[in-house]
Amino acid sequence: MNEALIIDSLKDGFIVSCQALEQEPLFGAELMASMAVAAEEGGAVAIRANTPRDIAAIKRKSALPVIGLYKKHYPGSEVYITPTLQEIREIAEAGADLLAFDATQLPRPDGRSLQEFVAAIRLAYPHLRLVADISTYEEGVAAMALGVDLVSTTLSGYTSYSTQQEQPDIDLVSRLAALRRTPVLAEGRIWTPEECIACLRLGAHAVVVGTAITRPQEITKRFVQAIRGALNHDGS
Ligand SMILES: CC(=O)N[C@H](C=O)[C@@H](O)[C@H](O)[C@H](O)COP(=O)(O)O
Repeated sequence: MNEALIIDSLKDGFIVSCQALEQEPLFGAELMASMAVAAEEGGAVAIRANTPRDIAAIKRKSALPVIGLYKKHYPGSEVYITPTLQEIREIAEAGADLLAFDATQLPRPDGRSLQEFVAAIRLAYPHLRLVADISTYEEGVAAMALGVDLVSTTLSGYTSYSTQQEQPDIDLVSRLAALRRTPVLAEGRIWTPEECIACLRLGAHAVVVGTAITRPQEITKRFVQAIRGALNHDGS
């Protein structure tokens, strides 16, 4: 797809995050590629995927644009979503169409400021779109000022200083979208079509759902807990 049109193509769309970490039952690039094909058949407009292997496998099987990221933990740093230029390079070479990275205020493992990091990515990959994963309103505003292409609420609830709640942070989506500056992706703990609709009505450009679709162990747990709770068989 023409790179300039990618952002437009996501408008009001449903994006499926197909991720399984090493310790999860569905870990494996081919499984994630099958997930992506299933999402495509269901009408998703894009896939969000972790690791160069998964991204490359998905690109082989699906025509959808891929928001790539690479989770990696460096000693002494809390930043783990595509933390350095090394991971950026690997996901770009794997075929990611959009590059997602931690855009929080947390110190980066390579000591770069967010501004320096974004500038270095732009220089190296001017044709790729940038997705800033943020955890607060202030971080969203700061990322917009740096000229990223999309801001995603991915990390709300996952930094110590952001809003902690079980529900998706729809308020954050709403406040950032109201700025009408940079398109906003609603992401994180979205489980229902109603939540998606609420986010889109509040101005989100698109919504991203992962666990509720691609982590069957978590989906099963929800059913089991709901049933046990209702029948009062939860051991309490
Ligand atoms: C916080 C973090 O590391 N989020 C990750 C970002 O890529 C993924 O583990 C999430 O599955 C993704 O954001 C979609 O969210 P949810 O699975 O809640 O629908």
